[in-house]
Amino acid sequence: MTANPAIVSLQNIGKTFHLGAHTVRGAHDLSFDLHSGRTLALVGESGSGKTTCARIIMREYIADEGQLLFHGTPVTDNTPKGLKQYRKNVQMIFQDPFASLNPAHTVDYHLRRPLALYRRDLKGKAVTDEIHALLRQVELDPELVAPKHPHDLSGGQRQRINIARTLAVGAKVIIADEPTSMLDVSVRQGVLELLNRMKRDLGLALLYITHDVATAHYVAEDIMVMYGGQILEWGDVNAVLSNPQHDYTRMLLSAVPNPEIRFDDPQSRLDPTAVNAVREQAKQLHPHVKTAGPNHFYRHTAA
Ligand SMILES: Nc1ncnc2c1ncn2[C@@H]1O[C@H](COP(=O)(O)OP(=O)(O)OP(=O)(O)O)[C@@H](O)[C@H]1O
Repeated sequence: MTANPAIVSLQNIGKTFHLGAHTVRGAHDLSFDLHSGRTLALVGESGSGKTTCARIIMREYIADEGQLLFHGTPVTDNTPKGLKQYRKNVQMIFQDPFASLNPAHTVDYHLRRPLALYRRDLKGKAVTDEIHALLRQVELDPELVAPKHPHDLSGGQRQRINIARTLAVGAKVIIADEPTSMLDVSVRQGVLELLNRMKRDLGLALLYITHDVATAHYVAEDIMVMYGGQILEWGDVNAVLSNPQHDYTRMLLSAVPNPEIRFDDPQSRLDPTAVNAVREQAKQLHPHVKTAGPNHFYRHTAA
């Protein structure tokens, strides 16, 4: 019995891609939960399977194995109506804040659309009031920002509009795929702080996807380290980062000059040479990682 049951759960999820004669396991035996008011960081280098995992949760990919559950019930309705109902609750924020906004339309339009689709109870002035409330929620001045087009906004402001759109829909779960990696270092902290505040104030469940292990402890309570489509290590973020048990996690951390360095410090970026070294060492240590058994995993249990 838990006081905070999972909103979204993955149970033994697997997804294999077929590329001609080759197969790639994008996800293998993934099991984890997303809880209200908590952030789970999904960390791994490029190609580890993070986006595959996000797409399975968004139901853009259908898993070959395992089950996706929403409030404990298997999600099986793949009709447009079923998908719309699911995506009212589960939304995604993408890496590129510009690509997800239509340059021809104003901020007001971008927020009016989801309200028209998902908040049909709102009419007339109540819609404008809601748009202004959403903009205030993401710490933007409604009078100034609502009439603007995406190109009039900074990267950080655009990402805040994308966050406001997920709130307009009424999402309970947000999948944030590298939400700050294309932003100036100077505005990253503000966007992550906003996500943290929304998680606390609105009880959102967040999956924070990043290749940058140094930012994970800033936003997440829990962390999973992924490699080759599998979870290699997971648990409390401080426990994992301060006492990593898996060789791969250790190597990822050793590629960061100092895990205590703030994420907005350029020194916290992974050194590409070190990352290459990590990858090569991991391949040697775990040559069969794609079919690895339980001995290859480590789970930090609560103290
Ligand atoms: N649609 C697809 N078709 C074929 N292979 C795919 C597809 N999507 C992902 N893959 C493969 O699955 C593996 C995991 O890819 P994925 O994009 O999930 O990794 P990632 O950790 O998100 O990487 P990145 O950080 O670069 O986005 C990779 O080997 C990738 O080539």
